[in-house]
Amino acid sequence: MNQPEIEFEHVVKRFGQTTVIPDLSFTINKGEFVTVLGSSGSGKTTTLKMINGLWQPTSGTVKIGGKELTEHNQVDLRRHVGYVVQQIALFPHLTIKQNIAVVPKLLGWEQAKIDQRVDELLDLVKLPSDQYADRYPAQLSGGQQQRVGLARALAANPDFILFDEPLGALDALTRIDLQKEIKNLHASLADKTFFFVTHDINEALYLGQRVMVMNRGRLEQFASPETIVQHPASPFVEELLATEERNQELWRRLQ
Ligand SMILES: Nc1ncnc2c1ncn2[C@@H]1O[C@H](COP(=O)(O)OP(=O)(O)OP(=O)(O)O)[C@@H](O)[C@H]1O
Repeated sequence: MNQPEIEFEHVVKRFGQTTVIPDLSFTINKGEFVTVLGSSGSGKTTTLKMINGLWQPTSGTVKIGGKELTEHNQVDLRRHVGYVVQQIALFPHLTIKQNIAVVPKLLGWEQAKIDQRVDELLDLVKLPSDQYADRYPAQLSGGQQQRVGLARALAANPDFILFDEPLGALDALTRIDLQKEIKNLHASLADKTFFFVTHDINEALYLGQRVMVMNRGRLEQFASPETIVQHPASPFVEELLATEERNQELWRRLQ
């Protein structure tokens, strides 16, 4: 049965005189993998930051797990939400193991439980503990640092994970590699909700069980990748898909 995990009800967000989100409503169910696609400035990051309480809506309601965001303890909520961003800010003076252990430590876990969890997570993101646990972030490649970021986001076993362009700075091959792993990870972690913001149309269509297309703070379409490709709901979505068709045309011409 569908169980709502993240709900927006007529959410409006203004910065000063500028309305960034005019009226946004949607529901994401527990365990869903939702990708968010849209042009620059369309309000993707603003939406994401209202989910973890970094920003409050100007009006309207955000509910997490059926409870209004304002009723949650904000510090507690943030510790129970995983957050993976493009410029992953690992603590440079802490080892990989210590970086992953930050939130469990804040939550007061016993050391033995933390050690076990770190090993398990390094295994999950394919960075063998014996080789990587005691290194410092500067001794890792960008792709490896993103893997650590992913492990850190999963550390305290959060109900949902927010991704803000996590693969944007990586080369194409590393990016495809990590896309596959994130998809597998979601499939293997029962009931974890992923909310993944990206500029990349292929990434959005490959990863998302449903894709949210945003334009100027509005939802143009929120549907499965198949529906979006077969039945684009607006000229904006058509135009977005056409950019990809132009790429394919270029390839055909070059072959
Ligand atoms: N703190 C702020 N104060 C004023 N305006 C802001 C603030 N944060 C974001 N905005 C504006 O809100 C709009 C939406 O920004 P947002 O970062 O959500 O877009 P985005 O879709 O994530 O864009 P991008 O893909 O480029 O990251 C932009 O026009 C931006 O300039």
